[in-house]
Amino acid sequence: MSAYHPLTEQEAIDIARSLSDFFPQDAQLESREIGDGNLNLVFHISDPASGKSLIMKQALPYAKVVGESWPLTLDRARIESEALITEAKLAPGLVPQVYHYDAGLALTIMEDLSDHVIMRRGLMENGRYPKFASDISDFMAATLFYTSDLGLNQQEKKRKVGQFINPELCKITEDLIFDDPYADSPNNNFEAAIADEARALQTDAQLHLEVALLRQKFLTEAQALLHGDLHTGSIFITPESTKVIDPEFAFFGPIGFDVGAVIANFLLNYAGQEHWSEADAREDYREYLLGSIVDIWEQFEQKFRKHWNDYGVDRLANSTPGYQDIYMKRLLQDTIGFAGCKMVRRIVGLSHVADIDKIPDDAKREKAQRLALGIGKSLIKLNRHAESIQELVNVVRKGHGGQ
Ligand SMILES: Nc1ncnc2c1ncn2[C@@H]1O[C@H](COP(=O)(O)OP(=O)(O)O)[C@@H](O)[C@H]1O
Ligand SMILES: CSC[C@H]1O[C@H](OP(=O)(O)O)[C@H](O)[C@@H]1O
Repeated sequence: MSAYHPLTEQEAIDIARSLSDFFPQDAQLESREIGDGNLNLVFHISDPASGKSLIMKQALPYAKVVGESWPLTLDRARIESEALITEAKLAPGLVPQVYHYDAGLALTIMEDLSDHVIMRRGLMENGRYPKFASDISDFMAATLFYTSDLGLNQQEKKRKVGQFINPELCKITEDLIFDDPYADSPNNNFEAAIADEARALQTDAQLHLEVALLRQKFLTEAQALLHGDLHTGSIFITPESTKVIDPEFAFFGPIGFDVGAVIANFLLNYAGQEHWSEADAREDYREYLLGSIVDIWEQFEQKFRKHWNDYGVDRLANSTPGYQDIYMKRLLQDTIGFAGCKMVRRIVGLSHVADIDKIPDDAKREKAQRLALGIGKSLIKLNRHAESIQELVNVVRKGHGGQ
């Protein structure tokens, strides 16, 4: 096992050469560090002559976005590679193939997906992805059902809970999503123009109660193996293909946290559509985003129920009339609540999204931020009362004057 140190581009080439048979012996390899995320190094290694390439992702011992003052476990690289391998078995074709994992270097070597685009970028360019709702619902229904007590032997599940204990990464979520945005925290990051909204978040008692209840679920409900950070920056996409990357936040948590993450990031893009000058184009794309959200939820629910009906392992859960309907309604409610939390954190918390931050016009950016916050807060307040996904759609439409 190699001793840990952050790799240089040249060292990444040397490691790539040592992988038996991947590149031709005499290949003239090129190496580029392309990491644009908050946490890790990512090297793209290619052989222009053969057209072959791979990705090396290496954890740093701190959070890159903040610096060495925020130490972070290297074990997240193990969690990520083991989660990718688990997901590949349950949802074949929907994650990059892992070629090799080096525990000493906290390094995962995997399939290069550069022929795809990061979905956040795709949505910012108003791309449409006809297979996405089907693919992401396949991914979520399979990975979440077959790692839950409904679809996995319960002794085996408890062993897997141990495998995916991920306290430091969970702590980031507990603080950045469920705590900081509702307090006067030094981690927060918002524009002066919306300081009134940020302050209001700190004193909204109804909101605090709902967030505390959602946080409690995140802390205690080991329902299934989550991806844990399923935003549109963790999804590579083309019109024909979907690949989910970056599960370093994986742990056993509440299912709605993953489904809510996807929906929240569609809604953040929805709010970010403010930058479009032509109202017709903007509203047309917003309808596409809302329609996709409904498709994602409905297909997820239908597929999750089918896995359950066909392969459920829990006698009581399988045979008790009414149990499945109550379970699915709670999943919907959790999804809506977590989606709201994930929207709020991206406007006032430490880490933002380009869909909104990159809007160049100050007034339009402020409008988008206020819209996202308004929708986020309404979803959090709706969560325990929701009966159908249509109520989420109604909240969103109402959020910008029912246009
Ligand atoms: N398998 C891959 N194929 C191609 N590019 C990748 C791959 N994995 C990551 N990347 C690139 O590296 C960037 C950061 O990767 P990510 O896993 O999101 O890192 P972080 O955990 O630091 O957020 C992605 O936005 C993408 O551009
Ligand atoms: C200090 S980490 C902030 C933020 O970054 C992670 O996202 P990513 O690794 O995809 O860039 C995660 O969402 C964390 O909450």
